[in-house]
Amino acid sequence: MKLTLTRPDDWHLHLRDGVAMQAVLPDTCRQMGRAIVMPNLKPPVTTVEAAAAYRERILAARPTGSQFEPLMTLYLTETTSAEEVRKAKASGFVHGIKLYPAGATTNSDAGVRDVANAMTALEAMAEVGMPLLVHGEVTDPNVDVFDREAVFIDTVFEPLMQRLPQLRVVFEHITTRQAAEYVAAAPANVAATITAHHLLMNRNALFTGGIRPHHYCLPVLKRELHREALVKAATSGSAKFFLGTDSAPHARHAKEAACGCAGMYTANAAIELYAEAFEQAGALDKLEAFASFNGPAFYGLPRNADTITLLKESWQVPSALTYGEEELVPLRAGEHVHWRCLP
Ligand SMILES: NC(=O)N[C@@H](CC(=O)O)C(=O)O
Ligand SMILES: [Zn+2]
Ligand SMILES: [Zn+2]
Repeated sequence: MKLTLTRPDDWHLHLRDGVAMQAVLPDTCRQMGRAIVMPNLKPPVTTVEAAAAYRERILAARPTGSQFEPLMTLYLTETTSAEEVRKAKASGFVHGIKLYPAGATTNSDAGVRDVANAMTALEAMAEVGMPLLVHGEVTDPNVDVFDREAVFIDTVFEPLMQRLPQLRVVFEHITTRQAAEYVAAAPANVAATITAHHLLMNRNALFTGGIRPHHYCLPVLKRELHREALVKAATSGSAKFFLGTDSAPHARHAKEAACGCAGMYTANAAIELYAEAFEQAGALDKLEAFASFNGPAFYGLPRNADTITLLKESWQVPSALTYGEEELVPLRAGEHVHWRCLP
């Protein structure tokens, strides 16, 4: 079986920086026309100036001949000014501003403790039509880690939408039935990205035969009923849901540790993993809109003009990839993926 799709884009990607970025970037360039590049570097990308410099480093690291276009984002802090938001809009290369609740995930310490403290920037974003990209989990350590997304909807997301109903928002890497249903029922200015790993795995994958650090990411994998709700949303044909891998590389030693980092690396097999999930759901005919149409429509960008071809053919994922001086263990390392994207 062969599948030809309009070239997809990745609407949620971590490229890191320096040698790590140079190691992972070619994987994304092979498949994706564009990617929304997350700003959680050390230090975070909080200004248009920093985003411009980061963008240049990415462009310079592209493989020869690659037309890949990085779509930059800023990291929202409690001191982000309305002026910086307007500057971002005017730049033409900043496509979103990312809300990390402080402490919620990797490099989120400089994020927002209380959304009320970021209102100046948020109001300016609503005014100029700059999308807010949200890591939607509360950080209260008293809230069960599996409930943090659902609690975020009621305590942060919905109050924000009440206050700024016209704000364009992408609920990033949704993992629960509650989030899928919330986004499906929301107005057209609210959308969501869904990762391949949350479509393919439930929380049992964290403990199959022992603890599996390479299956740990945030928001953490959830129960089967949530996975099923995500599959339903992704394959529903609704334009509110689109592809965002959240491919998040961490060196092997940082994952295989007493306190391992959150994030799965999937960029090397991104579209193939999504094809598996859509095929399992009997919905391969819905893959192209999810991967290649809905994202550009939300972000007000044209669809990619060229195509990619997928073959129904198994291949073995390498047990590790090089990651600068380190090793990177991709999802399915040493195991098989059942679709293959032609080079
Ligand atoms: N998803 C993850 O588990 N990790 C991401 C951060 C994020 O997207 O929350 C990372 O930067 O490593
Ligand atoms: Zn996140
Ligand atoms: Zn992410």
